[in-house]
Amino acid sequence: MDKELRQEQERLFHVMDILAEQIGMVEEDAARQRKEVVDFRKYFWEDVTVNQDNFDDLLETIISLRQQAEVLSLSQSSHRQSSKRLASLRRMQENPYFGRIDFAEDGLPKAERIYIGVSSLMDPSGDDFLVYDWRAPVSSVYYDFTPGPAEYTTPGGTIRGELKRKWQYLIRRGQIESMFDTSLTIGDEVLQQVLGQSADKHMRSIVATIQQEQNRIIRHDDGRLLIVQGAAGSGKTSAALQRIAYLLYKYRDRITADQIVLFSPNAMFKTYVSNVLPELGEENMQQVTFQEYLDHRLSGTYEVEDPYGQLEYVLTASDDPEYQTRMAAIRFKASVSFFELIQAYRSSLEKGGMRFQSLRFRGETLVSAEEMEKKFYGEDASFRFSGRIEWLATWLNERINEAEKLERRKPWVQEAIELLSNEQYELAYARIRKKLGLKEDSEEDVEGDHLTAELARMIVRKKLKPLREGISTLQFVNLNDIYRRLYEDSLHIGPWLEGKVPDAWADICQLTVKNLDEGRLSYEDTTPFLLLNELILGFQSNVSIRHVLIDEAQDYSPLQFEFIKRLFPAAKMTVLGDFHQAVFAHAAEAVDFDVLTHLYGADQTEAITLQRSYRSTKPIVEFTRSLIPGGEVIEPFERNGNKPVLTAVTDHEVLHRSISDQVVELKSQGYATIAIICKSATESAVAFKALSGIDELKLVTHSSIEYKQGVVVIPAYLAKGIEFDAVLVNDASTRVYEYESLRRLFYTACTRAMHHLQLYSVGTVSPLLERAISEGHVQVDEICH
Ligand SMILES: Nc1ncnc2c1ncn2[C@@H]1O[C@H](COP(=O)(O)OP(=O)(O)OP(=O)(O)O)[C@@H](O)[C@H]1O
Repeated sequence: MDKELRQEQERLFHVMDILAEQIGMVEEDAARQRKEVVDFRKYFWEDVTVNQDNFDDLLETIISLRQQAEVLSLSQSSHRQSSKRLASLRRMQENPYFGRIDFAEDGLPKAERIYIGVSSLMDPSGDDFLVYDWRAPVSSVYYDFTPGPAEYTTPGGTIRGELKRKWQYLIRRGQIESMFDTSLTIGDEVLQQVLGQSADKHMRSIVATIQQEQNRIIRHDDGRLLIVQGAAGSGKTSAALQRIAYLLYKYRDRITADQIVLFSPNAMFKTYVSNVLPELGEENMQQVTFQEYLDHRLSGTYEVEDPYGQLEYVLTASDDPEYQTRMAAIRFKASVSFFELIQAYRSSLEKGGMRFQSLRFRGETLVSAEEMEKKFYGEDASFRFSGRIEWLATWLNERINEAEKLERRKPWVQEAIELLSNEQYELAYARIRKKLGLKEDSEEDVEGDHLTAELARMIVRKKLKPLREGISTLQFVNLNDIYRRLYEDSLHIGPWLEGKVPDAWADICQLTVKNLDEGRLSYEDTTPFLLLNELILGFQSNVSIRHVLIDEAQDYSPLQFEFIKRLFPAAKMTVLGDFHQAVFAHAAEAVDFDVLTHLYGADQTEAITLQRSYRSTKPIVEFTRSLIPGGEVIEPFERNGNKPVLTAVTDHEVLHRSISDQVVELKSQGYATIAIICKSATESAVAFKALSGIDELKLVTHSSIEYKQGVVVIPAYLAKGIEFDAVLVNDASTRVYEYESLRRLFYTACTRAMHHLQLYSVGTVSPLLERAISEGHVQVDEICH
C-alpha cells in the first residue's frame, strides 16, 4: 500500500507540474486576449469609416460596423473561454482528481487507469487524458458500477468491459491525504468524512461522492419529464444542481446557463445553492421563485397574498368562521379539475360572457363596454377567439382615430393651445417646420391656420396616447371582471360546471367574490387568475428555455405545473420533491406525483425514487422516519451520533432558559449553525424576543435573503431545503402540533438536523411523537422545572 501510495503521490506531482504549466500558458493567453479586447474597444471607431452621404456609403458603413462588432465579439468570447478554463485549472490545483477506475475495455489488452476530477486535463502532447471530467461518458462507470462487468454509453454506442478496481482519493493542496480501494473497503469512507462536516453557508457540490441512484437523475436524458420523489436529505437538490452542470457540459454547444431555470422555494434558498455551479466551473442557471413571477405579472392589479400569508392563515386562523370554506377553496383551486374548469370557462367565453372596459376620454365614454361586447360577439362565430380580440383592438383604434378628428375642434384644445408655454410652443413650432420639410435656415414661415391645426393635432394625439397604449396592451378586456364572473354567475353560466365543483362551491364563490371586491387576491387565486388571463389574451411563453427544474415541488399545485408547462413550451422538466414535506394546505392529501404523468404523457415521463438519506446521522433518521407513515423504507446512511432528545418543560420561562443553555453547550461543542425551529412566523417572533439573551441570535423571515451561519430562529416552512448542524424544535407540544395535518410540517422541521436534534415540549407532548417515543427513537428527559 505504501508503495502504491508513493507511486500515486509521484503521479500527482507530475499532474500538478503539468497543471502549473498549463495555468501559465492559459494566463498568458487570457492576458493577451484581454489586451486585444481592450485595444479593440479603444480603437473601435478608428477602423470604421462612417459615411452616410449616399446609400452605398451608408451600406458600407453598416457592413464595416458589423464586421468590427463580430471581431470584438469573437475576441470577447475567446477571452471568456480562457478565463473559464483558467478558473477550472486553478480549482484543480487544490484537488486535481478525486477518483480512479481501472477499466479494461473488451478487446483491449490491459486495463486503463482513468482519473476523475471536476474538469479534464490533457497531457502536453494532447494524446492522453491525465484527468477526465466527471461528466465525461467514461466517468459514469465510476458512479454506476462496483468491480465486475461494466459499460458506458458514448455518442458512438455502448462501450463494454470490466471494472477491475475503483479508488477514491482525498487530496489537499497537492498531497494525497488518503486513498481508498473502494472495491475492498466496507462503507463509504469519503462520504462518511464529507457528511461528518459542518453545515456551510452555501451548499457544496457532491461530484466526488455521487451515488448510483443520484447519477441516474443527473444523467437522465430521455423524455420531457423526470419526476424525483426522494426522502428528506436524499440529495434531490444536490442531484438537481449537478444535473444542470452535466447538461451544460454535455450540450455545451447548444445550451447555455441562461436557458436553464431553477424554481426555488424562497430567496434564502437561492443564495444557499448559488455556489454549487461556480464551484464546478459553470455559470449559474437562472433562479426564480414562483412568487417572483407572480409578483411581476400581477403587480398593480390587486393586493396579492403570498404563499406565506396563506400558510400563516392555515396554521394560525382555525378559529376564523370562514376557515373551512377557505381550506376547501385552497384545495379545489389547486387541482387539475379546476384547471379544466377554467379551460371550459374560457371556451364558454367564445359564445358570451366577455367583459370589457369602456374607453373614456375627458370624462366621456368614447366606446362603451356594451358596444364592445356587441361587436365582439356580433362577428362571424368561426372567427378565432384570439383573432377576435386583436380585431376588436383594430376597431377600437379606428374609433379613436374618428374621435381624434372630432376632438381637435373642441374648445378644450383651443384653450390648451393658448396655455402652451413659450418653450412648448417653440418646440412644437420647430417640429411642425421639420414635418413640413422647411429647412432651419429657410425664411419661409408656417401659415397661421396650418400652425393651429398642427398644434391641435399634436395636443389631441398626446392626450389620447395613454388610451392607444391601453388598446395595444389589450387593457380594454376586463380581466378582473371576467375572473369575478366565474364565481358570481358560476351557478348559471354553463352545464360544463356541473359535477365538477366541490360541495362547498357556493360558499367558495361567495368568499372569493367578497375578497375580490375588497381588492384582495388570495394566494390560491393567483395562478388561476393568471391562467385565465393567459388563456384569453394568449400565453406569454418563453421558448428559449430548454430545461426547467422545480425543487421542493411538493409545494406546487397540479394547476401550477400545468401553468409552468405552458410558460416554457420548449423545455424539458425535472420535478424534485418529497410529499412528506408538503407544507402547503392544497397538498394535504397528496402522496406522490402520479398526477403529473398526464402533463406530457406516460411515454415522456420517468419517475425515480430516492430512499437513502444522507443529511442526518443514523439515529436522527431512525427518529424522523418514525414520524411519517411508511417511513420504514427510508434508509439511513451509516453515520453515528446521539439519539434525538425530547425535553418536557413546565412553562415557557423554563423553555427559554433550557434553549439558551443548550445553545451555549452546542456552541462549545463546535456546532456552527444552530436553528431554533418554530411552527409559524408568529411563534418565531415570540421565541426570538424571549431568547434575545442569546448572542447574535437572528430571526429568519420570508424576506430574508441570505442564509447565514450562527444561531437562528426560523419558521419550519422557511427552513425547507436547507440544513443545520443542530436543530432545536422550539415547542413540540400538543398545544402547537395538535393536528394530524401538521405532521408534514413537523417532519420537515426535524429533518433539517445534520448532527444533533433536540425537541422541547411545554406541557403535554404532541401526539405526532407517539410512535417515536413508544419505539424508543427518542430519548425522553425528565421533566424540567
Ligand atoms: N452523494 C452525496 N455525497 C455527499 N453528500 C451528499 C450526497 N447526497 C446528498 N448529500 C448531502 O446530503 C445533504 C442533503 O442533500 P440535499 O439538500 O440535496 O437533499 P434533499 O433531498 O434536497 O433534501 P430535502 O428534501 O430535505 O430538502 C446535503 O448536505 C448534501 O450535500
